Amino acid sequence: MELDKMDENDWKYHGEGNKSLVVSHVQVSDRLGTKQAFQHIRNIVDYNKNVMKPLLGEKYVHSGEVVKLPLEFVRQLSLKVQQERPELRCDKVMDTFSGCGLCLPNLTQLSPCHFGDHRPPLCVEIKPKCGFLPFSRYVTKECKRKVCRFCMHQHFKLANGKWNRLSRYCPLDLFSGSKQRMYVAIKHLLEEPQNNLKIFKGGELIYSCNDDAKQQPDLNELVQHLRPYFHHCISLYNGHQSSKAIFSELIQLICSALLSSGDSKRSVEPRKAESRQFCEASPLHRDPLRSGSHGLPRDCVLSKILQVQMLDNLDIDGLYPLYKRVEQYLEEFPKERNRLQIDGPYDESFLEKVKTYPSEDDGSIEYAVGKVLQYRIAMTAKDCSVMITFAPCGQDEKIFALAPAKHCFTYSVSILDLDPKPSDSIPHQYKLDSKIVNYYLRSTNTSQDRPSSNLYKEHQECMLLFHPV
Ligand SMILES: O=P(O)(O)O[C@@H]1[C@@H](OP(=O)(O)O)[C@H](OP(=O)(O)O)[C@H](O)[C@H](OP(=O)(O)O)[C@H]1OP(=O)(O)O
Ligand SMILES: Nc1ncnc2c1ncn2[C@@H]1O[C@H](COP(=O)(O)OP(=O)(O)OP(=O)(O)O)[C@@H](O)[C@H]1O
Repeated sequence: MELDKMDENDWKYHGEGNKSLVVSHVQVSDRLGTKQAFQHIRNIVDYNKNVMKPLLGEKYVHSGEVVKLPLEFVRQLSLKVQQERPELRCDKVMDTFSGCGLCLPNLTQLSPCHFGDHRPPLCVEIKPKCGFLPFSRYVTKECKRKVCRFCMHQHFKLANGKWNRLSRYCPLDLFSGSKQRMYVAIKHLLEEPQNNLKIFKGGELIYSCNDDAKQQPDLNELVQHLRPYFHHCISLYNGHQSSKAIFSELIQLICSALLSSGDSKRSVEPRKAESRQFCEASPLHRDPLRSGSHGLPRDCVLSKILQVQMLDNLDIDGLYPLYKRVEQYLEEFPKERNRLQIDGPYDESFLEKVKTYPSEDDGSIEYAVGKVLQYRIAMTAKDCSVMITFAPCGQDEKIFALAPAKHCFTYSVSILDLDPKPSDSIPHQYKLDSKIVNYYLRSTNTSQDRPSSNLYKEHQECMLLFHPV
């Protein structure tokens, strides 16, 4: 031990008696922890590369790589960033002893070859959540077939103080493929971003839910940031009207990116997607717009995410008994855990297992494991985020461009937060699901659904602004 390099942060309180106070060296005692942390990140990378990338598409997923980091660097960094962390996350402490991290491209930026304009790229991050109503025959609570998980969960989150206002966003509108419904869904995300929307400019966060959740984020401030990107709205309209037009342009850009095939190649024929569904709690439910459900273009990012989410075809109600079957089997045969790859490794054979389990429940462990693995993959897709980064470009770059209006933008679409969900989170999911449903039933008995909005009228104005993608 080199005395001049001793650092009090490498030591922690261990215990004390009458005469001695004992401290222990953290690195030594946590050596196993370091190895586990490294394996944990390795698992994330493998899962991204070998499971989520083949399912969601090469172009959307960046698997990243594990990097070793000097402990002193991590320690200094944790002190530096502490003040900027939102209060609601500060109960989590950064692990400064693992000595490793996950290195990813900064998705709020565009690659340098796209820099043809002085204006920094804008990036919109959306966490869309689950975009379909369960269709499993094991679902017993009728309301689960009518009201989506996100909308029901809102009531529970409000009651628990996670948020102070209900979000009017409904994932089923976003995943509908109808530009009108998507427009309204994104508008609702802007009004109440919670943890479902963030906007960055030049890599800096400029719009998200406030740390003080009681305060609504400032849309006027956002519009000031956006003005330089949508000049013609300012010349065509005045004051309030120009702000509305700017938001409308932004929303259309987001819609175009979400419906595009993610790169310059145009997507194939729009198909009628599986999710021609409506949520009864969506503010659009009673509007004439309800009839619009066009399905998602096959290769667009939302279609990819929805297909993976729908691997959950039993719902937690049908999955839980299979999870119990697996648990019981592993109690009897603990060594089977590795062969069945319950919690990895996430190599090619993992995805193979997911694809080749028996199609009918023959009572086998293979069937139960296959469904549990599918469910876990679906959970990842229900909790991932989409990042759309765009920057103005010249007409000559148009081939890569989103051009919903009179502007030309280069863009890229990525999916992030694709961490594997552990199988032991399934009992928690099961309990949470029942709490959410029961709370929703109780709370809406007294307060009924959210008030119907005047959106259709307002939306007819926006509809005039749509252009082909
Ligand atoms: O269960 P949900 O739907 O509440 O999702 C959790 C998210 O809450 P949300 O509803 O999006 O506000 C939750 O989001 P926050 O951290 O609360 O922003 C996490 O993403 C959580 O994932 P993990 O357990 O940290 O891997 C998510 O948990 P998982 O269910 O994906 O494990
Ligand atoms: N590659 C990236 N480029 C730019 N920003 C990123 C990138 N990865 C993550 N972020 C930002 O960091 C935030 C947190 O990352 P991430 O969602 O992966 O964390 P998490 O702890 O897994 O979140 P969750 O609680 O949703 O599970 C993201 O919402 C995004 O704003």
